[in-house]
Amino acid sequence: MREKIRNARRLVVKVGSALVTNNGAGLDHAALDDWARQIAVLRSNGREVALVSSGAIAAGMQRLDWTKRPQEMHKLQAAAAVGQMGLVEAYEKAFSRHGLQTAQILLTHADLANRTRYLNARSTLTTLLGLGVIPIINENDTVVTDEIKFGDNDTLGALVANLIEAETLIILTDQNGLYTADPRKDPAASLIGEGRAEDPVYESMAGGAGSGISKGGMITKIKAAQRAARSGAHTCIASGRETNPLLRIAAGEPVGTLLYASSSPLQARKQWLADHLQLAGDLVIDDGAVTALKNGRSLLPVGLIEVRGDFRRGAAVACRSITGEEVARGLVNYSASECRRIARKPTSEIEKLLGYIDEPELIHRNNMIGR
Ligand SMILES: Nc1ncnc2c1ncn2[C@@H]1O[C@H](COP(=O)(O)OP(=O)(O)O)[C@@H](O)[C@H]1O
Ligand SMILES: N[C@@H](CCC(=O)OP(=O)(O)O)C(=O)O
Repeated sequence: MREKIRNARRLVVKVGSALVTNNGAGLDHAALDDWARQIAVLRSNGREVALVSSGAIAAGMQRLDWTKRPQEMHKLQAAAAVGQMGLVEAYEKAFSRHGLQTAQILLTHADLANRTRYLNARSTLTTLLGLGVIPIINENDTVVTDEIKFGDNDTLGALVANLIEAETLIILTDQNGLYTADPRKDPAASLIGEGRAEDPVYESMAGGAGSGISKGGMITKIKAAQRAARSGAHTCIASGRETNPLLRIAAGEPVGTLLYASSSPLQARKQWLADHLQLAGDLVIDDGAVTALKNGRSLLPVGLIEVRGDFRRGAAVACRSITGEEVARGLVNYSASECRRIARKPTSEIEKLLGYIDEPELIHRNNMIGR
């Protein structure tokens, strides 16, 4: 199974508060520098990496001179806002030593549940990765509090893996991986090498958080691995304090616990599309576009003849031939009124007609399933 990780082209790395902050004593700059160095090596080997990092609250507490984590949500949110500055500043410095640019992305779960926002986040992230920039992702703690309460950055890691169709999610924490029981409480607990992410046995082994600064514990990591597996990504849970954990995991070495997925991201995505699509409208397309779609290509505006229904960017629509046969269905990149304005036009004219361009395709082939 480990060779699957060796072949992963796109990876999401999640580092938890327990590591980033060295148990609450401000940011562990040496650790951040070390992950940046490893990620730079991965990038130079042609891997694309997005980094989900916790630690804003702990960094903020230090900047504000607070020695005890406050109970009040608004104080935690304020600390996160202050600390996020220090966090991204530290990553920017660490990555710039390797000639890499960074970008700050703050997301909420609700953003990713909304189709339009999901597509927007997806195109921003994939564009950044294409530009060779390292996205540094955290929750937007100013507008939501669930993640602060439950320490759910693990879930955010899985959502990001789904968003960018990563093949692998690496969760670095302060333990060597998943043990048969919480090793802080049970010294006889043994490390799990690998297993199927969906296997229910792992949930019963996972306990809560180990340190005062962290919240989620192992259970949120197992749930994240299950979620990642549903979108076709394998999850590796390992210690961030090992030597070169990221390089060794990415090389397929047996480090930490591998919870593997049974399908690839593309298969999983198409399955999700097949199970969930509720159609919001129809795109009637010409014969050339019908042939292109049957050959597994994306739908371009030039092949669009007529738009039926009223829908937003990100809605599910059917693509029909002029005789009414449904050829494919998928998530459309433009609203119904925008589709009407760019119908029959070459992609090069989208910007002139709309004043901006979201994507060159009306429906990308990865967001489409044939009938
Ligand atoms: N079965 C288990 N195997 C390993 N660690 C576990 C297990 N159950 C609970 N834990 C605890 O989970 C902690 C890691 O989660 P957490 O403290 O939330 O870290 P992070 O900030 O990295 O998300 C460990 O320090 C450990 O005490
Ligand atoms: N988003 C917040 C908290 C998230 C959190 O606790 O996550 P984690 O430590 O990974 O379980 C922060 O950056 O401090």
